[in-house]
This record gives sequence, C-alpha cells and structure tokens, in this order.
Amino acid sequence: MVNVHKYTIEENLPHKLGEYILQKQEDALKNAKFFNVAISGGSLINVLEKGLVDDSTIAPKIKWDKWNVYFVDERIVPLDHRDSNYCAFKDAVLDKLSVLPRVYPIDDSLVDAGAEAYEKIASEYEELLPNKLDLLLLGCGPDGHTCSLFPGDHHKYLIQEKVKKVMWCRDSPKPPSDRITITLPVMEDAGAICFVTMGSSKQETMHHIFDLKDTSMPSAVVNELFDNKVSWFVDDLAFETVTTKF
Ligand SMILES: O=C(O)[C@H](O)[C@@H](O)[C@H](O)[C@H](O)COP(=O)(O)O
Repeated sequence: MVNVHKYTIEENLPHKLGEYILQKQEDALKNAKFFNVAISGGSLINVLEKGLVDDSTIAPKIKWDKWNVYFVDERIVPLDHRDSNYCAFKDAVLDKLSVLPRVYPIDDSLVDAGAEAYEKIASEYEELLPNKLDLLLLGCGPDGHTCSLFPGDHHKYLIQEKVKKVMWCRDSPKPPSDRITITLPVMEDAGAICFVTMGSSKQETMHHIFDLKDTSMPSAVVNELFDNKVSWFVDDLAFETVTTKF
C-alpha cells in the first residue's frame, strides 16, 4: 500500500521530508559510494530548499558530496533560463551550498535545433542515468501529471513507453511545450518514489487519485504499479477532501 504522510502547517512538511530523505541517504550510503536522486521541478524545489538547506537540524547531515542529482524531467530551454528546472534548483539550493553535489543537467547546446535534436537530448540524458536511482522526488500537477507524463490521448505515448528511459515530451499542456521526461521503466528500477503535494488547488486531484483511483491520471498509475515503494508527503489542505483512510 502507498504510504501517505499528511501534515498540518505547524507540523512542518519540509522538515519531515528532510528526515525521510536523510534516511534514504543513509540507507543508500551503507551499500554504495553515492546517493542517486532525481528531482522534478515546480513547487518541490522550494520544499527542498526549506527542508534541506534552511532547516538547521537537517542541513548539516546532508552529505552533498555523496549525492548525484538528476532531473526526472526538464524543460528544453537553456540552463540559465527561468523555466529550466536545473536553473530553479541552482538558485534555490546549489547556490547556497558550500559543498556541492554532482549535478546532471541536460545538454542545452541543442535547445534551438528542433525536433530531431530534442530526441537526441532525451537519448543523451538516458545515457547519463545510472541503472538505479535510489530516490525519485516528484510533484503532481492539477491534471494528475507527474514528471512530464501528462494525461490524455495525445501524450499516452509517454506513459505507455516500456523500453526508453527518457523521452521527448512535445506539446506539453504546461509551458514550456518541449521537455524531456523519465518513463515508467525508470520508476520500476528506482529504490523509492516520493511525491510532494501541497495546497488546496490539489484537492480535486487528490480525490481522483486516492478515492477514485482514476488511472487516467499518470500519478494514479504510479501508485497502482509501484504501491509499496511509493510515499506521498501532503499537507492537510491538499488532502482535505480525500475520504480514503491511510
Ligand atoms: O517540470 C515540471 O513542470 C515538473 O517537474 C512537474 O512535473 C511538476 O512537478 C508538477 O507540475 C507539479 O508542480 P507543482 O508542484 O508546482 O504544482
């Protein structure tokens, strides 16, 4: 069963997420030299800033020099563009660290080169990924998308992919329109998958995912396929209308 961790504002979700990530870091480093993590864009990055950088009890325990950081999805824009997930992570987290992790952004030299180049950016990114990521940190959009796996017929080629680990997502309903995204095979191989979702704008989405098990939403597919290694960190606002008990 999927694990749901629900917090009020006073209970400080970013801190609790920080503790969870620390545990995953320690578990990974028992057996390996590096902790392999992949992160999404959106509001998650600010939660990471609060939980891993600003939190004075968590921050000293993060062994950044042992982290490899990848992106579960990335917008096909230059790395210094404000829409870039790498850029958002750099501004919110990397620029505040004295010890840096190894970070694996996309090759942005091809961002203006059109469709064929976008396939190349995706396949090159696939080459960069390790065989197994220890932890995926994901967001969930109002339409139930996660990474850049969007719902609907036009994007079902992404959620249905069984072989490629990274794909070009075209015509994204959330701008910018061209992105790369990891696929389900990467999730299948991952050690743990953790969603972070906050705010009342996600209530309807949470109801669809947790009560109705609406697998037209990619996030609900992830729950269904990988349930026992999936955790959700949610606030009480996002979960207000969910009736299923966890
Ligand atoms: O690059 C992206 O757009 C993100 O990776 C995307 O998948 C995000 O995680 C969700 O849209 C949720 O974003 P919010 O948490 O900001 O709603």
